[in-house]
Parts: sequence; C-alpha cells; structure tokens
Amino acid sequence: MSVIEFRSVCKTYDRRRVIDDLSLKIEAKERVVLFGPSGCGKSTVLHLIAGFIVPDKGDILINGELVATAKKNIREAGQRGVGMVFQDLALWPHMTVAENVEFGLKAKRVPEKQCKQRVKEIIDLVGLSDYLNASPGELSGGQQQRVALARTLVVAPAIVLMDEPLSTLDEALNVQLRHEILRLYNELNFTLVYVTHNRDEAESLGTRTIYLRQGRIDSALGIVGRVHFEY
Ligand SMILES: Nc1ncnc2c1ncn2[C@@H]1O[C@H](COP(=O)(O)OP(=O)(O)OP(=O)(O)O)[C@@H](O)[C@H]1O
Repeated sequence: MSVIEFRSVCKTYDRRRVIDDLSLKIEAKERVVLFGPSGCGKSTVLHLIAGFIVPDKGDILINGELVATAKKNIREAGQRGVGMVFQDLALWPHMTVAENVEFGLKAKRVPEKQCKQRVKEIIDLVGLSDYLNASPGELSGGQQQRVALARTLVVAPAIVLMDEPLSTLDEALNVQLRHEILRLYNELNFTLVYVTHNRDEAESLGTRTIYLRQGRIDSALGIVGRVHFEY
C-alpha cells in the first residue's frame, strides 16, 4: 500500500487547470523530489497532500485511506499525519525557540512533562540546545530554518512536505542543511516530499524525482529513479 496516492487528480484556479489528471504513488520512506518549471504545480501538489486545498476531481489517499475527493476533504489538514516546512519559515517572533517548537504539541494536548522532553530531544537533534530561550530574531537564517524543521518534526509526522525550504540560504548553508535533513530523515524515518528548483538539492536529497510540466508528469522526463538532469 502506498503512503500517498493521487488518482486522476485535477485542480483548477480561475478556470485554469493547474493540476491535470495527475496520478502518482509514493511509498513509505521514499524521498521524492518534485521538480519542474515555475508554475508547473509543485506547491499545489503539496497543498493537496496536506489538505490545505481540495481537488476538483480525482481522489487522494494516504495510507490507503481516502482523505480527499472531488471538492471535499474527508480528512482535514490536521488529521493526516502530515507536517510541512515552508520557504517562508513563519516562526512566531514573539515566542522563544522552545515555545515555537512546543506549539504543535500543546495544540495536541500532549502532557506538559512529555512536551518538554520531546522539545528538548528535537532541539538537541537540530543542534540548537544552546538557543532554547532565544527569540527567532536573534538567530541566523540557518538556525531559523533548523527551528522550522524542529517545529514540524516535533509531532513526529509520518509524511513531511518541504516547499523550497533552503532556497533563501547561501550555498554553504544550503549544503549543510541538506545534510541535516538527511540526518533527521535517518533518525526519524518519515516519508519526504520535497519541492525545489535546485538540481543539486534534488540530486542529494531525492531517492526519486518526479518532473512536472503544466500539472502533469512530464512524459519525456517524468520517470523516476536516479535523476538525469537534461531538463
Ligand atoms: N491560490 C491560488 N489562486 C490562483 N492561482 C493559483 C493559486 N495558487 C497557485 N496558483 C497558480 O497555479 C499555478 C501553479 O502554482 P504552484 O505554486 O503550484 O507552482 P510551482 O510549480 O510550485 O511554482 P514555483 O516553482 O514558482 O513555486 C501557478 O500558475 C499559480 O499562479
């Protein structure tokens, strides 16, 4: 059984079909990169998986369960075991690092003691244990991105969606954070769907790349396996 499955999914904005009869399957623990030109629908695919938007047609299944079908979410965003890291980190500036990370656990009403323990573990894992009480404004771009990763991963999502999370970082930091993402993946064992424009990121992070073009899997390049970037 696939972890994520799209069956003939369509999504239209303003009468323009952005996702066009898209069928795909993603298996447990895969690291799938979505790659393709600007506007081809990569972020829209993530938003459909997360449940932020609904398809116009087609079905979306997670772990074999129907979570969305034509014009309706059957399982809402918060109930899919899906976490998302955005390009825009959207950290809460008035909260400390620990409070930012703890937020998702509190929302799930995890008991206080367990909450603190889990926050400490994940902040250690991203190498920020000296910054628990810092505010995001006091951190570098790379450190802020680590907080964003920790905040998503603290609730142990089975599926992690990342939408160009490293695109604002310089090359050195970008490479360093790629290693961190792989290390976190090896520790925490989630299924990763990763959107990027950066070929190096795609090659180093993906076990498989899906090429999209105009909301469809590119018929020439859409196959999978180790990537050949003649794009
Ligand atoms: N909420 C929306 N309302 C209207 N059109 C939208 C909306 N979201 C996305 N679109 C349009 O859908 C198309 C696909 O957008 P999407 O963000 O999925 O592309 P993308 O491949 O992620 O692009 P990029 O690489 O530039 O981020 C674009 O033409 C975009 O303008």
